[in-house]
Amino acid sequence: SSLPPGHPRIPLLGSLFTSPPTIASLSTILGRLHDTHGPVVTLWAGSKPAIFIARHDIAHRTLVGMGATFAQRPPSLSYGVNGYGINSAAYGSRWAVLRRNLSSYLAAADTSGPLCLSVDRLVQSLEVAAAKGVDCVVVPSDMLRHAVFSFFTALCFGEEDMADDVLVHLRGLHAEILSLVVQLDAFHLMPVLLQLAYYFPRCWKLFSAQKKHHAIVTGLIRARRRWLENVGDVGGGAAPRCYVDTLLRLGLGDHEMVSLCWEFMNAAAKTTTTALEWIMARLVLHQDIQQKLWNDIATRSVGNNQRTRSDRPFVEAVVLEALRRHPPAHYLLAHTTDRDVSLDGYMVPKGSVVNYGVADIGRDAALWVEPDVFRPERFLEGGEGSIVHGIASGSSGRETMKMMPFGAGRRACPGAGLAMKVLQLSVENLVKRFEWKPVGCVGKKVEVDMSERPGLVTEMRTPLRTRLVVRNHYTTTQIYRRTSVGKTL
Ligand code: HEM
Repeated sequence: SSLPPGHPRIPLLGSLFTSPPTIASLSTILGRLHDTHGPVVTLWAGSKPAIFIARHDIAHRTLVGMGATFAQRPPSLSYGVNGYGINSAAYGSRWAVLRRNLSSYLAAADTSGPLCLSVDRLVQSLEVAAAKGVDCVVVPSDMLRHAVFSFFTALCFGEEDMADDVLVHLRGLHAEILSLVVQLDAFHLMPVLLQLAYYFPRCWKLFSAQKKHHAIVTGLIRARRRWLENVGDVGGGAAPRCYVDTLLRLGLGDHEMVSLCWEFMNAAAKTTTTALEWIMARLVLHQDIQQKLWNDIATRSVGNNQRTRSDRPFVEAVVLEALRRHPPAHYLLAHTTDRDVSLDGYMVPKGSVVNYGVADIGRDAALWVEPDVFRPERFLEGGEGSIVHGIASGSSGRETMKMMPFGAGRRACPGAGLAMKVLQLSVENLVKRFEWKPVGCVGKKVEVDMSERPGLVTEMRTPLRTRLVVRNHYTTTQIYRRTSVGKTL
């Protein structure tokens, strides 16, 4: 059998030869290919085929049904900050040890303290910004970003009170490094020639930013090691209190630990902040949904058990609907196979890049009624998404894979559970504290620019602007104590 149909290629350059090669151009080309040829198509990265799958049942069959075969990652040429991460590790024993380490740390970690602290600070900074803003108008993006980043910093390095300048410096370095790497490289779609041409002029800047990042992170790791020595716990008798504690126990080298900390922060912070901004934008746009959420929160916090609808809190349905409609990652990280696989009459050759259209699957009109409409009720009892949980693990059925914002199968995001908790708790508390009002209205119609800026993470093209009206029912400390999600953290 032959390769799935696809785009013509130029020898050595492949089929993505726009300059600079961007994810926006990838999405446009893939959109056209899927329209013409169906859900499985081929692009070329130099001389290597890259197969893109945009249908949930085929995604399920490959990622879950043939889990081990499709859990491989293509070998990476990148030895930078990402060189020793879990995501770039070959599917094998090193990957298994590191992934188990992260998953068990996340499962056991006491996240409620640092999470409450960062939500508390976020609420306070929004209150200050609203008080200063003309007519209480704020652009919350940077405050959301800072709060989420500081929460994950606390989980990673064990420093709940990291000095603001260190935090800002670290955030800045993350942003700088990300702006210098070629995004298509993460999908293994850059032929070597293009990579060289693209990286050569910026390699010095990249090297210098990575060196600064290395220095700051090794400093934090050393501080943590000293702290453990002082409390006499170098051997690891007590439960680890942060991700770095677990890395020190594994006896890893400096480069490995820095790389794993980079991955932890990088994989967690931007995705989660982006999801949070999309959710809040939706709540501004749909005032009726925000009101319904507020009612649900109020009913639940007074302990009313006489519920007539699903036991799933409405906030969870809101988060799931936002992840379906606006998944931060429109594609997975690149997968590959360890053997030739025959798929619906086509051949997926061993070693080819394989990836999945996450956004296409979540917006598939064959799976979802009016997929473009934002309707959290789909995830309540009896709704078309009621059995979907956002995370499709190895044993889950095809139906639960009607969306896959966190991937699926063996490489599925190990931080999905934590991300869901962070999102739910943050949204719940932001709505408890403020009414999120629109700034622009045309007639009676609320206007919020919901267009996308394609990238490794698809953010809002125009950062959200909103008018924040403080609700006077709760003080900030009451907020967490009474939250329904908070209790489970
Ligand atoms: C809304 C937030 C998040 C989204 C949408 C998200 C999404 C994803 C996606 C799509 C993948 C690729 C799966 C694949 O290639 O098959 C992934 C992988 C990964 N994510 Fe997340 N993620 C989020 C939060 C987090 C958090 C909080 C952490 C850690 C604390 C994390 C750590 C990772 C790691 C380590 C991998 C690589 C897994 C592997 O290769 O085995 N992510 N994530």
